[in-house]
Amino acid sequence: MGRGSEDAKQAPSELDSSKELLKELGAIIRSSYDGMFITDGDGVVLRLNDAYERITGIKASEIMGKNMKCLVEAGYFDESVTLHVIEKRTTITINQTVKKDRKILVTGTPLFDEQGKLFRVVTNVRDITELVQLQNQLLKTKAQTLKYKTELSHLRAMHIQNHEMVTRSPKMARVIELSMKIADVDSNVLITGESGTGKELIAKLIHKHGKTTARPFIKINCAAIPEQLLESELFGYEGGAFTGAKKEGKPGLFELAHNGTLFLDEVGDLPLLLQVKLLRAIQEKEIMRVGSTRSITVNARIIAATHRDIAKMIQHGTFREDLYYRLMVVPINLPPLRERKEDVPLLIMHFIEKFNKHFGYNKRILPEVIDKLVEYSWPGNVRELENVIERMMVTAAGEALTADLVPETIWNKNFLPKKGTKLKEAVAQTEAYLLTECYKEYRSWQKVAEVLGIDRTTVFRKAVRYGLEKK
Ligand SMILES: Nc1ncnc2c1ncn2[C@@H]1O[C@H](COP(=O)(O)OP(=O)(O)OP(=O)(O)O)[C@@H](O)[C@H]1O
Repeated sequence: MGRGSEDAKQAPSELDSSKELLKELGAIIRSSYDGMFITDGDGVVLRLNDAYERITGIKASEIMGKNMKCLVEAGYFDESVTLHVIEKRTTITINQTVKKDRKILVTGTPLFDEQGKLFRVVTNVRDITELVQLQNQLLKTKAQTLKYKTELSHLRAMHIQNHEMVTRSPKMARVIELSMKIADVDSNVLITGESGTGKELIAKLIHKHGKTTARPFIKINCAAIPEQLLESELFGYEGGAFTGAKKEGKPGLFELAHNGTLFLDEVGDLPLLLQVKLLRAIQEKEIMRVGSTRSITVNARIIAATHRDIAKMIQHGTFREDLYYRLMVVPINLPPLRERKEDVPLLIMHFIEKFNKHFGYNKRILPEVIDKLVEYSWPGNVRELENVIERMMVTAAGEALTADLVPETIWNKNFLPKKGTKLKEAVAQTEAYLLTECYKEYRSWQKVAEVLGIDRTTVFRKAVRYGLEKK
């Protein structure tokens, strides 16, 4: 009896707190900035807030108590997330467009009772029109930035073509663009390509457009210096390190290139012993002068170049694989001139202008001569072309560079000196012809020397004399 009256006393307060809770919930739903929309388990609309009306433009009075299926059929919605949730019994999010152009993000969540029966679907609606607009704007801006970047690097490349490197070849344009891109970082670069293709020019370009441009650009031709001297040239020596050494010692090129660029030309010709030392210098950023036990810190960007097939040299054990990977962080390959014939006329005009200025001439070339020069395969690449143009210009009697000035080796596959040529000149022409033809086949002066049965230094000297190799 006493207990019954206690229950009766408690009942109104539980009811009160439930009422209080309901009021609170109603206030929360009403005040939500996101739209809220609630149906029962069959999709009958029970409740929606002001934000929902604002976002969708649909009034509560139009849809209250109606089933979502009927509302879709009546054209209020083209798709109903509530119906998807009822079907799939899981939370679902979709994007919708309302009021013609308002983008909304709609998320429906199922609520289950204790028996697992679906009894409510709560839908949250967020107006994301501004967000989508911002996202589109961002995408547009990104695309525009990319376009400007591409245009800028193209313009830079064009500027370089006009001022330093002459080319209209797409392959070379890509090489120049890559060189510009990597100019600012200090990664090592390995430039490969046949002799005379412009490897040194590219190395200078990278240096010139990089952060170290005011710093030294030090070049060493690993093939041109005798092996015994190469080590002291590269790493320097202490006073009295060997007979003939300067008393005060001498810094090596590595030291001189500190904070700048060290250009190792013909790196494929570096003896194995020096490859080890070079690897150590690159890895540890330290060198030791010949005859010294003291380490010196050096910080130089290495740009190496070679016309040799280093991968083959690694197979034959004449080039260290670890050094190769240290050098070719950025590999750049220059195509031979015969693979970019479109550059030949441009280069011809460039060199004619250069030598006209240099010699104070006013010479010009006939179009049919340009055609003939384009046909030729240029085994010595741009350097050979430059030498041929110079030779034609200095030997031309008048102002026109005519067909008879084109060297016989270019005209004629079965070359023979012309009748009446002085013997000395005929010998020179024959030598130049043999060297050119042989080099075209083997692409190595060492091999040419073997095939022609003379020593390497003689071949090299003759190649320089005939403009097939640089001095
Ligand atoms: N695209 C170019 N425009 C103008 N001049 C060029 C171009 N390419 C090469 N040259 C000129 O051709 C000559 C040879 O170029 P460079 O010395 O850079 O070639 P290389 O590949 O380093 O040769 P090697 O392998 O024999 O050392 C140079 O006089 C250079 O100025």
